[in-house]
Amino acid sequence: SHAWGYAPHNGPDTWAKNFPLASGPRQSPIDIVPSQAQHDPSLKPLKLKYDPSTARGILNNGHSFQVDFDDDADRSTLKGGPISGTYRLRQFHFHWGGSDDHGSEHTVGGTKYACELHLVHWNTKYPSFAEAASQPDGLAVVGVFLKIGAANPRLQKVLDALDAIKNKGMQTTFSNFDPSILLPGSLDYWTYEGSLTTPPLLESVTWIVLREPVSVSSAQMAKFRSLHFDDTCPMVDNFRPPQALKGRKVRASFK
Ligand SMILES: CCN[C@H]1CN(CCOCC)S(=O)(=O)c2sc(S(N)(=O)=O)cc21
Ligand SMILES: [Zn+2]
Repeated sequence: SHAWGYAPHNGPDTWAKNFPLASGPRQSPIDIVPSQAQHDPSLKPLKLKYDPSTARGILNNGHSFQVDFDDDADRSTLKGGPISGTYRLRQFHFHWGGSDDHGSEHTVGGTKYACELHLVHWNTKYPSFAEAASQPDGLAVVGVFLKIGAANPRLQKVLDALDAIKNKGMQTTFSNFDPSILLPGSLDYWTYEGSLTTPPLLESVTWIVLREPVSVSSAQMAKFRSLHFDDTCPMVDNFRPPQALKGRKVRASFK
């Protein structure tokens, strides 16, 4: 079967054909409606502890680009928040639009951001990432919105690496990077039970979406759009639109 993508012939509206989970009960992303989110005082603060020396490489996977981390030990971890136990950082990646007025996967009261960062972690109660990815509490993804404004110097090292991974399958080394520098000042978050936002759309993700966006400039967004899905097609609009809530509750860590 032809590979999935984001074009009219293989994009989000066609995914259910090969990935029936697309119509499942806990799909992501969603539109987060702040007034509908209930403050849960039992939610703990997020504890993110990242060792910059675990950064390994940066890869154009034909859908986005990702920075991969060494997850053979508990050196870059996520704890606290809505999760119990220890989750290890596996990779981070982004989703973005063809213009500055859209591109994020989650939306907030219908508001779209230009870009969204996903930091992917897996539950160490399972023997491997692949095993965790198939479990309802296997993954925890921290989502950060990027809002058009001043240039964000903390993105620069990532953006400067993109020239070396223009096309699908290209990768290069990427070392000594602490992704917590990409986070906003506040770690206030919304959380809900969802899924991967790309095939295989596994319903194994505890989503932790930060309320405060970080900035990105139009010029920096143009850098993201300089990548290619394959040898010709510009990598833009690599986002899945919001999916039905189907009765799920979104909780807020803040009042
Ligand atoms: C392009 C493929 N994207 C996938 C790849 N992985 C899943 C691989 O599962 C097979 C065992 S992943 O766990 O790294 C992951 S996280 C997200 S998202 N956008 O929901 O944060 C998508 C994906
Ligand atoms: Zn993602």
